Amino acid sequence: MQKPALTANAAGHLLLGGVDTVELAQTYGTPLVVYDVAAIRQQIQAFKESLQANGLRYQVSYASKAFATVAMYQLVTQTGIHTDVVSGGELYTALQAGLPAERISFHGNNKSRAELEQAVDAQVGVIILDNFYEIELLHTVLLEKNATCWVMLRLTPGITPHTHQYIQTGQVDSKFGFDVDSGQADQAVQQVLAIPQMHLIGIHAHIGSQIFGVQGFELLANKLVDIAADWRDRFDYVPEVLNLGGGFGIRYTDVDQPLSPATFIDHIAAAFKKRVALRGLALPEVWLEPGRSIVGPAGYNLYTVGSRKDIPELTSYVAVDGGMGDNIRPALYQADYQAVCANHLNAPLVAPVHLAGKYCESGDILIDQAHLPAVAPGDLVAVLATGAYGYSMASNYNRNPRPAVVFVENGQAKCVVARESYADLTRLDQSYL
Ligand SMILES: Cc1ncc(COP(=O)(O)O)c(C=O)c1O
Ligand SMILES: N[C@@H](CCCC[NH3+])C(=O)O
Repeated sequence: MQKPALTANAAGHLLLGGVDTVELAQTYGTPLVVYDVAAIRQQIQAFKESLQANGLRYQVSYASKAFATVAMYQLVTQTGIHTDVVSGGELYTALQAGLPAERISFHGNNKSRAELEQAVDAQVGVIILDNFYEIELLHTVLLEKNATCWVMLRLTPGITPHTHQYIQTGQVDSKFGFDVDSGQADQAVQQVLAIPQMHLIGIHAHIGSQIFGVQGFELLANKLVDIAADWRDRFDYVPEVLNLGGGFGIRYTDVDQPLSPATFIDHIAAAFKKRVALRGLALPEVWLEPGRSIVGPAGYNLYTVGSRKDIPELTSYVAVDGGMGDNIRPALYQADYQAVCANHLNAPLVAPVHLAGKYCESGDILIDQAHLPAVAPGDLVAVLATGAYGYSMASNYNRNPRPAVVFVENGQAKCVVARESYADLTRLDQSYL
């Protein structure tokens, strides 16, 4: 296992955004979620620049399910990109943060009537229609409100990327979107084109998450262009926007060799240009929806080491003060992570240990083989690349409060989500007596 390239100060403490992580732990407590804001800005910039360099008209829409808080939506607002939301709660948070509604796309395979009303009232940029029930429901809402809106159709393109089964979404057997091969997508486009209250801006597909190859995206680009050409010929309709979703893989451990946004985008752009020329179409506007690749690498979970259990000649468990409540991914997807000792960053590594959480589950193991120095109670461990689907999937299991979240940048730290208190845990409970 290689040591990741991280920076330490003279005391050997891990620095994030120029801030000493030991001081962060002292000030805000642990477990603590820390985001290096410059790293988020850099990734957003990399997506924008590569799309621009390829001469594409484009939109980058941050898939906010990866990490959705007021501060993150404010950062998105600053950078000028769009965002996706997948629930009334994410939409509410984005609007609270001041994100202009026209920069919001509303996704979801079972949006409720109330959520659709909320989206129409807020005048979100686009609602991505996922199924026939939703077409009907949105139509009813628009008629009642005497309103119109922009929509896209989410298609299931029949492309299966190499990733964990739970995070594949583009295969035919999926709960998301209108199936292309069986003709559902054709039926959907005809229905929507016949509804004057809906303006169909384009088509969308998302093949899955944590993808390392370009091939799935090239296939998808070809497929969407083919559908566009087919619909032009059969329905006299040409989508202005082709939205390829997100799914760009990141590095959790040495095993992962992610491609840069530039490499993904160069291949996607080349595929688009070749195919539109072949099918006699104008180059469409291209939208991408990266989530994990924007926030994942920028996030770090800090924990304090507590108990240790050594089983002679077998193995050792080192337990920290968080676990599956702040990072469910190892238990849910068998996801691997890498950790460092944040208060002795450069100390020599010893035999790997199981880095265990504090939750009442045998499966609450954050890292199966954690390569750390000899750690003792009170030491600080940083798990790397926790920024996507960590805090956003956090729970109060075992009635543990969710951690605080801190943004660090240019040597400054700012708490952007307060640590939950015990009082927060019982705030919604009602007495039965
Ligand atoms: C429609 C859609 N767009 C974008 C994303 C973001 O994916 P990722 O975080 O892998 O970039 C997802 C989640 O997989 C999704 O379902
Ligand atoms: N939650 C998943 C990704 C979900 C993608 C949602 N479409 C993960 O942690 O990898």
